Amino acid sequence: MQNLETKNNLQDGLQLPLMEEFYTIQGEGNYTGTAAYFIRLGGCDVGCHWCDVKESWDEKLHPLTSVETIVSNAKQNGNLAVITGGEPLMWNLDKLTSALKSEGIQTNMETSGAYELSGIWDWICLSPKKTKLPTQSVYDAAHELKVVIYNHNDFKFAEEQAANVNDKAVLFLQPEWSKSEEMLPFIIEYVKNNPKWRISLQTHKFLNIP
Ligand SMILES: C[S@@+](CC[C@H](N)C(=O)[O-])C[C@H]1O[C@@H](n2cnc3c(N)ncnc32)[C@H](O)[C@@H]1O
Ligand SMILES: Nc1nc2[nH]cc(C(=O)O)c2c(=O)[nH]1
Ligand code: SF4
Ligand SMILES: [Mg+2]
Repeated sequence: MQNLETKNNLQDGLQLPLMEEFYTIQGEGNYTGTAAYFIRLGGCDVGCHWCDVKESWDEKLHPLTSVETIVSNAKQNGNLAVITGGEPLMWNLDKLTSALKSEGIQTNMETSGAYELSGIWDWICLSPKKTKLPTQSVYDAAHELKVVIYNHNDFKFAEEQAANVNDKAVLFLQPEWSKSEEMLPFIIEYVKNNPKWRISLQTHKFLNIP
């Protein structure tokens, strides 16, 4: 069982379950091609059957790490951090993001939006999931909506989500990796017929980088 101090530190966002950190190129969405330091937090209960980081789901497997340590690592690697997971909004991200920003590091996040928003963000990429829909706080704050297309029903889901998000958000359709070959022709036609959408590919997987 967690002791009281650990529980309080988590609640206050002074420590976070850290799965991995790596300096790479943002592969997806609006910032594709941009150097970014990825901070992947453990823990997710959204349960996407096609999730490409299932090892992140069990928060207990990932050591609680102080914000101080995470930020001092980030400082040595460029000027843009992407907080991802797992589902990062399971945690209080106020301390992490304010510490990153006070070091002059841009704060971007990848989230399903399934939990209330915390943190101070330069860019929020919302990738909503049917199994646990986003909270209003994240629909309102999202800069980017990135819907994963696994099958034909997902186009309808994408339109429903676009109607919920604020109207400044940039809209992306991203093929689920294992279905890319099958679904891309339909995604291409869809975007040609509905040009408010753009295509996002997981380019890091083609580049063979993390
Ligand atoms: C692993 S998730 C972590 C952040 C957060 N839990 C979320 O889902 O947005 C990062 C991004 O990868 C996408 N993703 C995960 N598995 C994928 C797959 N098999 N194919 C395409 N995109 C995938 C998610 O939709 C999300 O946009
Ligand atoms: N290069 C690279 N770009 C990414 N964009 C979103 C990712 C994620 O897993 O959140 C990701 C990732 O894991 N690697
Ligand atoms: S919400 Fe994100 S981390 Fe969680 S299962 Fe879905 S894709 Fe994976
Ligand atoms: Mg990934």
